[in-house]
Amino acid sequence: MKQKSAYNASQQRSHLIHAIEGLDRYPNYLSRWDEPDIESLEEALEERLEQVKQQKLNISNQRKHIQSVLEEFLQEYPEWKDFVREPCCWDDVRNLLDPRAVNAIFRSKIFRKRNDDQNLRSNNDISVNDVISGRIRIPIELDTEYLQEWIEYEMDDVYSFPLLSETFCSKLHTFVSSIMSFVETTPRISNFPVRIYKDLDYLGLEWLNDLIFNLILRPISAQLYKETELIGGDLDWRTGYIASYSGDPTSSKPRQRLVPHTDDAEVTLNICLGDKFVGGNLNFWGVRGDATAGKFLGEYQPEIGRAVIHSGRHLHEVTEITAGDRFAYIQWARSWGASRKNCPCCWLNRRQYQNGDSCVCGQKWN
Ligand SMILES: O=C(O)CCC(=O)C(=O)O
Ligand SMILES: [Fe+2]
Repeated sequence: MKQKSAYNASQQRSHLIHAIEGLDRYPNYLSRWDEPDIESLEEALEERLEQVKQQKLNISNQRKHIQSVLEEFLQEYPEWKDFVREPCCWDDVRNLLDPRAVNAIFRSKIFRKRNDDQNLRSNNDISVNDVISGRIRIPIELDTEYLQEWIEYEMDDVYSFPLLSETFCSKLHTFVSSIMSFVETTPRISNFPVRIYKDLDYLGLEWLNDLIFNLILRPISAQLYKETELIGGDLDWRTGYIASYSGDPTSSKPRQRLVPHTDDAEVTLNICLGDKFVGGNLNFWGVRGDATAGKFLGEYQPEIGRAVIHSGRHLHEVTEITAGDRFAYIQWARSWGASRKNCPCCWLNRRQYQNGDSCVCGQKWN
């Protein structure tokens, strides 16, 4: 009798990925499989599907809840209504930026026509909403010479630049903290943990995520990370949230430090929003898959309003906050269009350049 194989798609992730790749490569792939192995695959896929459905449902409930809390919050504190309103003109955008950012962005060719002739709107003019909505399909291009004046090299693939005004930073973290306090002091609505109130898309600030993504992160990444992270492509997905820490952690500021990790992103933007804190520096430990991996490269001390940008593969940590509260605006961005030719593991670890044969999708397996 044929010996039973050790195939176990539920327990071994590599077995599951192996089969998914096989189904894509061969017609009638399962024709040579034994029935128990097919069943193991079927079960593992069903488990995964159940996981997706559960998370989809939970997330949708959470998002609806946050939306209704936000509405209540704005009713109770109408003074925040203006803050969450999408800016309708470039002057509103200038007001939330650091003047050095204004200088680099609005002197760039793409905006110059309007700057030169403030009173004349031509078809070439780009509105704030064009940028926020991503209607301008071609990415905004910022002139290299101005970016060079604006952006400072920190280490390896890490750069920093002044981006948001101090006033705006302070308003942003106060806004998010106020919603969290509102939830904490209103037992009727506090049926989800307060830490879920951090994704700006659901706190009325989707426009801010989009503005920063389309106006800042995409154009800058196109220059800094085109070959290394984007493989010649463009960023096409982002998430933006507030990370909050405290020397004296609470449920709304639960962390005192953040252990070394890489991000689920090709490129990460991190803007320090304050408040006053001691410690909380960013340490960088090299880029996974590159020669620098695991090496301590340096420490970066956050400054209010200043953005730091790095590849998601760059191992980083937030050192212990010993006093005060620390808030950061984080945006993770991906380039699904460009990076997905290889399996995620090869892509992340660059194995295709060194040892392509060892991959389940590689030549040896074929
Ligand atoms: O708070 C920070 O400065 C970094 C946060 C971070 O690395 C993350 O959320 O992935
Ligand atoms: Fe991170």
